[in-house]
Amino acid sequence: MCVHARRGFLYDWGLVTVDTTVTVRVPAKVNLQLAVGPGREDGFHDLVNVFHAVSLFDEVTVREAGPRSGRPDGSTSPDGGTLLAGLTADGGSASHLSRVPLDSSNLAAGAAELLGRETGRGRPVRIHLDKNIPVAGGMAGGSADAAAALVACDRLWGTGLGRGDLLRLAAELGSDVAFPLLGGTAVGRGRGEILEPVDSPGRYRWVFALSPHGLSTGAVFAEYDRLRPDAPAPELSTALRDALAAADPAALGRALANDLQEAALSLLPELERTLKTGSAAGALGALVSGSGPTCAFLVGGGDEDASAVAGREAAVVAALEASGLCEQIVRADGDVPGTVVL
Ligand SMILES: C[C@](O)(CO)[C@H](O)COP(=O)(O)OP(=O)(O)OC[C@H]1O[C@@H](n2ccc(N)nc2=O)[C@H](O)[C@@H]1O
Ligand SMILES: Nc1ncnc2c1ncn2[C@@H]1O[C@H](COP(=O)(O)OP(=O)(O)OP(=O)(O)O)[C@@H](O)[C@H]1O
Repeated sequence: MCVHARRGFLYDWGLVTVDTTVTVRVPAKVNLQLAVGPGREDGFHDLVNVFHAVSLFDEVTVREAGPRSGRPDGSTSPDGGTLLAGLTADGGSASHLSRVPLDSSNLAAGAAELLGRETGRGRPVRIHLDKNIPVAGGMAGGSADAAAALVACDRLWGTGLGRGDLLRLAAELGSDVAFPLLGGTAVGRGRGEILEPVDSPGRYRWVFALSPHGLSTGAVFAEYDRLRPDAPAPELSTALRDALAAADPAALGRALANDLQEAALSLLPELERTLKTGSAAGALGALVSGSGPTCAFLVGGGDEDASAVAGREAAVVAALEASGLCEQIVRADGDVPGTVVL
């Protein structure tokens, strides 16, 4: 977690110095293993979800927007109104940005509302998103922004919640929201929110192929149910766990697995060509990230020679560029830490 706090005087009646602007940097994720069990009664699926945080970051800035009318201290009642005074976004491509909602349906706004409601100490805020994580790309961009907004508002409002409370609120907001608070590499169970760090001493190099299209997470899970009506209970892959513990990139490449991949390919068949292109160019492993459509290629890591990794990376990037299938190609390292206040 990286949080950036600027200090200043709080409005004209106060002499107390407080943070009036806080920026939090938050990473994207790729799923090294996504094992999906049968559908549950609540509409979710039990998962074994190995999250891996990568160096592709959004930055979320929250600013005090002034006191709420009628409450001199600017605080909000637990059931009271919206705290969102404005939301802006920039960064990334225009087509990605156009899919980011700028109203209270934004997950970052939802996080601010939830924290304000839970603590009774919320104040109106303006939120700015600097987006580099692909939107609706299976890299948990909206969830990352929600996690960052929780941390930023906690700092801005001085609510001082501990990690346990933040993780609990994150899990209420979505299945992927808790992980960016931790970062690193962790296995998520339940619907993905019950987290346990995984022993992973290695550092890996990744290439991501971004699609011009988005995929709805719910639609991909529904397609999974259609294709796999008898899904077994999910289990952690021992091959993956051993590869991570040994920091063995070739073994990790072979162990990458995503049960949602077949469903994502069924909804967006061109992804198969993207995966084959990167694999044929020498990637150690290739898979759809989460619910897609971003495709992830492992190009090296561990104690491999840096020039060998760079050569593989260049070959994969060149092949993907030549294919004309991708909107954008980005390179990143993993794992990296979770949210940081800048
Ligand atoms: C595919 C992953 O990105 C892998 O990390 C996550 O499981 C999805 O996490 P998310 O985007 O935070 O998803 P949520 O906002 O919690 O749920 C969106 C929708 O995805 C489906 N969903 C999500 C998580 C889960 N364990 N089972 C599900 O069936 C449900 O239809 C749900 O209505
Ligand atoms: N802060 C946000 N950033 C991006 N999208 C958001 C945000 N808040 C709400 N959304 C909505 O959520 C949808 C999914 O966006 P998101 O980028 O989180 O998808 P994703 O990366 O596929 O998610 P996941 O990997 O967690 O399934 C978007 O299409 C958009 O309408």
